Amino acid sequence: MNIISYPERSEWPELLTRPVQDSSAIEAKVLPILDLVKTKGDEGLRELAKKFDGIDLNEFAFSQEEFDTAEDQLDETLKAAIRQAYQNIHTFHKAQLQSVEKIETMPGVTCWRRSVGIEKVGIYIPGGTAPLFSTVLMLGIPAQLAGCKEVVLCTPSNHPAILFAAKLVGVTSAFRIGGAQAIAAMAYGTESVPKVYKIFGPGNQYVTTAKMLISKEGIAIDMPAGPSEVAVYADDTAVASFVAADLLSQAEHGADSQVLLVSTSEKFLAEVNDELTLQLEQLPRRDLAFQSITNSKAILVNSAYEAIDILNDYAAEHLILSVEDAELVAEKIFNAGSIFLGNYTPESCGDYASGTNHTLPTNGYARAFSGVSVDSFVKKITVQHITEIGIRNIGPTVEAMAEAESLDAHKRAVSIRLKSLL
Ligand SMILES: NC(=O)c1ccc[n+]([C@@H]2O[C@H](COP(=O)([O-])OP(=O)(O)OC[C@H]3O[C@@H](n4cnc5c(N)ncnc54)[C@H](O)[C@@H]3O)[C@@H](O)[C@H]2O)c1
Ligand SMILES: N[C@H](CO)Cc1c[nH]c[nH+]1
Ligand SMILES: [Zn+2]
Repeated sequence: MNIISYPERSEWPELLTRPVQDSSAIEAKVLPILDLVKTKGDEGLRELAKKFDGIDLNEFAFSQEEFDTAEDQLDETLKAAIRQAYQNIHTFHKAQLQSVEKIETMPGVTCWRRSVGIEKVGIYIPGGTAPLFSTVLMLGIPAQLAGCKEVVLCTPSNHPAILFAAKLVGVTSAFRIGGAQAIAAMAYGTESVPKVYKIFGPGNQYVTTAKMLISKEGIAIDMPAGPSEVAVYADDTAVASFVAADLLSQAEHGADSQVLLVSTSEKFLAEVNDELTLQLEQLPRRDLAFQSITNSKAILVNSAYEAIDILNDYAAEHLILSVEDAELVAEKIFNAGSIFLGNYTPESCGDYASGTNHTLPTNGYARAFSGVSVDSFVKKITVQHITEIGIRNIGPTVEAMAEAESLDAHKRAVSIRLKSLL
């Protein structure tokens, strides 16, 4: 990693940018894909599966037989691990369900809010470079808890663990479709794939761009979740080999992933660099991880204040605080997708099984977006009931405001009722 010593504040913006992607070039590739699926439906999907995934498909839906055999194809240890992860993620997300409370804002005027699961949702499960079956749990469990009636899954991978997890979370249909074409299929609907109202899930640049484009056509999306990233803030209490392992855990997602290390200790940064070289050698995905580590930076800072400032500026998807009093430091962080405290909280645990969601805002979007939660799968519908006493109480307020806005019909809707009560 390139170690940068005590950068001036004016240098931060350039230092903290993610690898820049030419978004117009990617859009130019994605737009024809969206168009092909929109105009040719399943036939378009077949062409694209051949072109980008090298497969000839007649049917896109995974069959009942594929679901049934998936369970037999997995070993017991992995099935037990997936079930354990399911339990933890379910427990954490269940606590997010909100109870309905009626609020009387003034006598006779009662307002409340109902949470209603979005009827039809689509979940994209990445599978180009790795079959991310953990993402099935991360999206399927909150959808299940929210009470979504139709959960459509698309993935380019036919890994049995994806189907096993899909069955656990109760998806209603699952298709072997990847990339931008999967997003288009769920957005527009095809002969095989149902159209949904909101699309969730991370993916590569084509998937993310497709989500951004279809969101302009009235289909909701969770957030732009692009290449995974992690920032680590470490002091002398951190363990260099642990920190190197954490950095590599996100670097191995893809060459476009970026990791960031911030420390007040020059010695520690050098130790991590040595560890990175050692550990990289042992990774099967060392080429991807190497490229992403080469794009990444280690920043030597003067103080904890400077470190916290930099981290808030960067707004990492994942932030590991391997420092003394990590919980206190965490309170000073206001831009991050998910925070991991201390030496024994590797980010991998959040990726798979501790309970929190791993679908998180990347590329600085953590400044304004949250990660996926049960809330992402529900709409909040407000309800109100005003009694005769209530309309007497609130009526004059509304009449005065409507008159001042010159909206006479609004005023009359109240006045007509008040008169009826005279
Ligand atoms: N932010 C998060 O929460 C989060 C979580 C998990 C994974 N991720 C990220 O998801 C990404 C997964 O990417 P992936 O590539 O492994 O899988 P993917 O499933 O996102 O994409 C694979 C698909 O891309 C399409 N494709 C490939 N080359 C193409 C081309 N030249 N033109 C058009 N389409 C093409 C193919 O149809 C293929 O099926 C990684 O970048 C990873 O970091 C992010
Ligand atoms: N780190 C990814 C989210 O940014 C999620 C993931 C899935 N599997 C492993 N990791
Ligand atoms: Zn990961």
